[in-house]
Amino acid sequence: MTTPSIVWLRRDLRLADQAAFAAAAAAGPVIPVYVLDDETPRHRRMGAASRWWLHHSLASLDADLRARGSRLILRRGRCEEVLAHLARETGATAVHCLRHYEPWWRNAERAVGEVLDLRRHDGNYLAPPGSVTTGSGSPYKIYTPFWRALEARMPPAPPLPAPDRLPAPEAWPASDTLAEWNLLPTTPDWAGGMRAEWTPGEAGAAARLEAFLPRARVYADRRNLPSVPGTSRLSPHLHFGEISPATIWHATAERGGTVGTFLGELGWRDYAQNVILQMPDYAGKPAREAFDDFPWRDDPAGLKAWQQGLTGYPIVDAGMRELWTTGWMHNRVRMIAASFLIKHLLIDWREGERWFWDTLVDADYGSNAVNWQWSAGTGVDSNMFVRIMAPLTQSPKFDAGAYIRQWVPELAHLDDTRIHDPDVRPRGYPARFVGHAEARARALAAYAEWNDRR
Ligand SMILES: Cc1cc2nc3c(=O)[nH]c(=O)nc-3n(C[C@H](O)[C@H](O)[C@H](O)COP(=O)(O)OP(=O)(O)OC[C@H]3O[C@@H](n4cnc5c(N)ncnc54)[C@H](O)[C@@H]3O)c2cc1C
Repeated sequence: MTTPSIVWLRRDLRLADQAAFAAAAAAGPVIPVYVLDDETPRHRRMGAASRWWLHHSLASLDADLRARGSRLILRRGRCEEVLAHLARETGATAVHCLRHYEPWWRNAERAVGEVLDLRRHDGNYLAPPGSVTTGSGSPYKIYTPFWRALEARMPPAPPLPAPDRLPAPEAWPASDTLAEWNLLPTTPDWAGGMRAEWTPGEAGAAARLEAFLPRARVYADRRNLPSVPGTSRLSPHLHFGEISPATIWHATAERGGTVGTFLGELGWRDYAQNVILQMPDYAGKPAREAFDDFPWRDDPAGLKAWQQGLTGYPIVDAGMRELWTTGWMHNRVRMIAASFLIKHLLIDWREGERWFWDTLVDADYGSNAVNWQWSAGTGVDSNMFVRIMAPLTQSPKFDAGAYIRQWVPELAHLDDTRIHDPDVRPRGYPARFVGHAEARARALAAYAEWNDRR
C-alpha cells in the first residue's frame, strides 16, 4: 500500500474545491487532521464565538468525511511538533495544506516546512494574496486599484467537486474527542442565539449561498439596510473556509445584473489578506504611525456601555446586542458602532477590534483589523478621522426602525418617527451616554490638538 499523506486543516474546513484534499487523494491514502494550536509564536487565540463555531464546523466536517470512508483526527499542541509526531506514527511522507496569511500561520507553515515535506496550495481567496501587484511588481496598498487589477484576472478557476470517497490509511491514528477540547460555553451557555441563527459546516454554507442567490441581483440596493435580509451572511462560512470564494463567484456571476457590487465585497476580503501580508501587525499598530500618540481616552464605563448595547443610541445598541446574541452584525451597523466607539467615546480602536475578535463568529484577523483601521482613519486605506458618522442621521437614512425593534425591545412600541431618537426614554432604556454635538466637538478638538503637535 502507498504511504499516506496528511491533510493539515485550519480555516479550510470543506471538501469541495479544497486543493489540499484533491492533491493528497490523488497520491494515495489521506489522514485529515485539525491541530488546535494555541502555542505557535504570535498566535492569536481564537475568540469565544469562533471557538463555538469551530466545534460545530469540525463536527460537521467529520460527519462529511465519514460518509466518504474517512474521518477527522484531532490533536492539540504546536503544529510542527504534532504533525511531525503524527507523520512518524503513520508513516506519512507529505503534508498538504492551503496557505494562510495570519502571521502565526505563516510562522507555523515555516516551522512545519522545516521538518516535513509541506505542499502548500491556494484556494481560500480569489487570487493568492501577494500575487496581485502593480506594474512595477509591488503589492497594492489601496483597495480601488487593487480591486481593478484583481477583477481583471477574474473569473477564478471553476471550483473542484467534493471527492466521492477518500482513500483511508491501513490503520487510523488516535484522535482527541471534540468534547475534551471544551470549545463550547457551559456556565453560562450563551450560545442559544448562535444556534438559532447559524448552521456551521459545508452544508450550512451551501444553504446560505442558495438562499442568497435569488437576492444577489438586488444586493446593491439592499446591502445597507439592516432591517431587510440584503446581504449573504456568508462571512463566518468564508472565514472558516467552509465554502470557497471561487464557488461563490461562479454561482453569483452567472446571475448577472448588479452582482458586481457583491463581488467587489469579496474583493475587500482578498484585499485585507494582502494588507496583513505586507503589515503583519496590522491589528495592533496604526498604519499611520503618527496615531501612536493620539490622545485616546481611558473610559471603562463608556467601553462597557458600548459592549453591552447601553449607549442610549438605538442603532448602536441594536448592533451591539445583535452581535452579542448571534455573533454577527450588519456591515452598515458595524461601521456606525465602530465610529461611535472611536469618535463619540474617543476610545482606542484596538479596544473595539479585540471585542469584535472575541464576539464575532466571522472574526477574521485581516478583515477585522483592516475595517477597524479604516473606521479609525489610521489605516493605509481609510476614512478620514474627521469624518464622524452621525448615528441619529444614519438610522433613519438606512431605515433601521424594524432592526431596532428586533434588538432593543425597550423601544419596540415606538413608531418609525420616534424610534431612531426617542425624546422620552422608555423605562429601562438609558439616556445618551454622551450628546452627539458634544462628542463631535470633543473628537474634533482632540484631533486638532494632536495634529498641531505633530
Ligand atoms: C469594524 C468592522 C469590523 C469588521 N470585522 C470583520 C471580520 O472580523 N470578519 C469579516 O469577515 N468581516 C468583517 N467586517 C466586514 C463586514 O462587515 C462583514 O464581512 C460583513 O458584514 C459580513 O456579512 P455578509 O457575509 O452578509 O457580507 P456580504 O455583504 O454578503 O459580503 C460577502 C462577503 O464579502 C466579504 N466582505 C464584505 N464586506 C467586507 C469588508 N468590508 N471587508 C472584508 N470583507 C468583506 C465577507 O467575506 C462577506 O461574507 C468588519 C467590518 C467593520 C466595519
